[in-house]
Amino acid sequence: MLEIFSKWKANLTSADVPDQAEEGELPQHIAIIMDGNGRWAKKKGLPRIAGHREGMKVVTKIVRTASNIGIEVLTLYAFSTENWKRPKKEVDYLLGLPERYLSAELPKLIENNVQVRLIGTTENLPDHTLRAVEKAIKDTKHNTGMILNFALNYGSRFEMLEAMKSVGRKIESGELKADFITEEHIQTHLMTSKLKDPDLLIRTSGEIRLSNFMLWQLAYSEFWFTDVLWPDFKEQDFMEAIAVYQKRKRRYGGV
Ligand SMILES: CCc1cc(N2CCCCCC2)n2ncc(-c3ccc(F)cc3)c2n1
Repeated sequence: MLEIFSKWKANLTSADVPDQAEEGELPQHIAIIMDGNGRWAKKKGLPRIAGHREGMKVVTKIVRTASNIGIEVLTLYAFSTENWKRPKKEVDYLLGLPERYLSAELPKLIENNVQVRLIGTTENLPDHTLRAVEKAIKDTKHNTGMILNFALNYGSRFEMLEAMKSVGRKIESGELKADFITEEHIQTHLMTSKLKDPDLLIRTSGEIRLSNFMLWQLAYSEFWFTDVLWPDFKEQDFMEAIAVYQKRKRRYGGV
């Protein structure tokens, strides 16, 4: 896969990508907090939903790039449990985006052997959203390429609380003893139980916080923050984040 990355890099001028771009291992799992869509719209004097619409086009580009260079898992924070507090009109628009994205992209995802997955709670999600996502999960479940994991109606504290309740029930039933609980017991009860933890977290728009996203899973991840607003995020920005990750890994690899 690295040669794909090298070929991609070869097409750019040396000024485009730091020359350490092809050394060091690729991150296997990249998670992205796709922030700045409302601000992008406001800057252009457009309604917030115009930022979300533009942001979805960037999802298409970054998914394709990640799949092409061999990223194993790409997790995208699409809708948090906190997003329900937004105006109803905006929430309704947001919850229409999965079907809008999938109706355009699912055939290409299937063609590229991408497997669609979801983390989050299906509670309160409208049927039309659920139907679209469940179809994509079903239609791609046998694909063996990149895992495209959407965090939809997801909140990390809710996820961890549910995991702890499950472990607590096993203690109550006598299946588990509290003193023998390991990190693995918790991990296997999280929504991400079948995924490796993210190697790299990218957050756009200049915010430096996790916003209740994968708090357990990001314990040892590299973080890369950029002021670029998600709708302005380019393939180049994505590759720069990966190149910086590789440089960090190469340095730590030498320790
Ligand atoms: C449910 C809110 C939402 C918002 C959203 N935005 C708006 C906010 C962030 C920027 C990207 C565009 N996207 N983009 C793709 C999806 C999507 C989700 C699940 C799925 F299976 C397929 C696609 C999406 N979902």
